[in-house]
Amino acid sequence: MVRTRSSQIKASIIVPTYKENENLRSLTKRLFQAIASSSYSHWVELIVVDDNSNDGSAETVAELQKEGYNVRIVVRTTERGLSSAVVRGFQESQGEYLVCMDADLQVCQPLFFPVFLHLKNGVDWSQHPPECIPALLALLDDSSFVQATRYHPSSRTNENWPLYRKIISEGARVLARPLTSVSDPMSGLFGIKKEYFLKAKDMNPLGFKIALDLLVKSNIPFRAIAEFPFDFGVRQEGESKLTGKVMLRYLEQLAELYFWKFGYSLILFLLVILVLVMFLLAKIAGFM
Ligand SMILES: Nc1nc2c(ncn2[C@@H]2O[C@H](COP(=O)(O)OP(=O)(O)O[C@H]3O[C@H](CO)[C@@H](O)[C@H](O)[C@@H]3O)[C@@H](O)[C@H]2O)c(=O)[nH]1
Ligand SMILES: [Mg+2]
Repeated sequence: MVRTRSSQIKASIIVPTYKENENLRSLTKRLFQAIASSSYSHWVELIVVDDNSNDGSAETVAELQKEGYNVRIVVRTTERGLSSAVVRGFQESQGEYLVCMDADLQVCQPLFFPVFLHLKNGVDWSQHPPECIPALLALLDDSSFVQATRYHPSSRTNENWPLYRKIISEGARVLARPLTSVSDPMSGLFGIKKEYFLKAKDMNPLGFKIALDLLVKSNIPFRAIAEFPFDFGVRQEGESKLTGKVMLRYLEQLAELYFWKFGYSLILFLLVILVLVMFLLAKIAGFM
């Protein structure tokens, strides 16, 4: 187990949580075990940002602290939401490298680095494995943003991930295409250098897609972005919080980002083109 020298934190791992108590112990142990053998062994802190789950998460973190893990929990009682929780964690962080990761331990398999597989029931699908964090941190040495992607030719998605989730994910990705050329801005596993987080202007963290917000608003040059292939599994314990409301929030977020990036004139121009195309189609179809 790793005892971190908290005065010298280099990387902060931020985990937003809502009712994830059953995953916290395993997540913390696996993370610190993974970094123990890396060059970051004494320089990592784990910050859990919990939205008042009241499920024993705070107690679990207190126990883990007693055991010597450099983990702390921020419990929010007046705010709710994945993205704003991540922003809060970033604000609380001491590290120069910031990583965001889900608590439910999804599969991640770095391409150019040793592959770590957590074997469960003999199947080589684990979840966002903390084992890939050292590789992700290593990529941040030479990049300003590292995005874990499910859409690299070498990435795989677990066959148990429901078809409707695949369709939603693909649709969400297409809609974000004009905003960023990153292949999977939807992924909840990414790293950013703190200086770029601090540069991000007008952050309005709605819903789930905090990486997309940061990619658009921090003005990171494309060449400073690295992609990190990973295999996407199903969650280990508990339930997904991706609801219809979260999807609506995403559309709201997209509208805000489109306006932010392109301004009203381009949106107006596209609307005019759309009306013209519809007019033309109606004419061809003989309605006019
Ligand atoms: N603090 C806080 N945390 C939250 C909230 N809602 C969800 N979380 C936490 O955010 C993480 C992701 O939530 P899931 O419920 O596991 O989401 P998902 O459906 O698996 O979607 C995730 O994976 C997608 C694909 O990579 C991502 O697109 C999405 O952003 C998210 O990371 C989990 O650690 C969960 O506890 C909230 O309102 N508040
Ligand atoms: Mg999940």
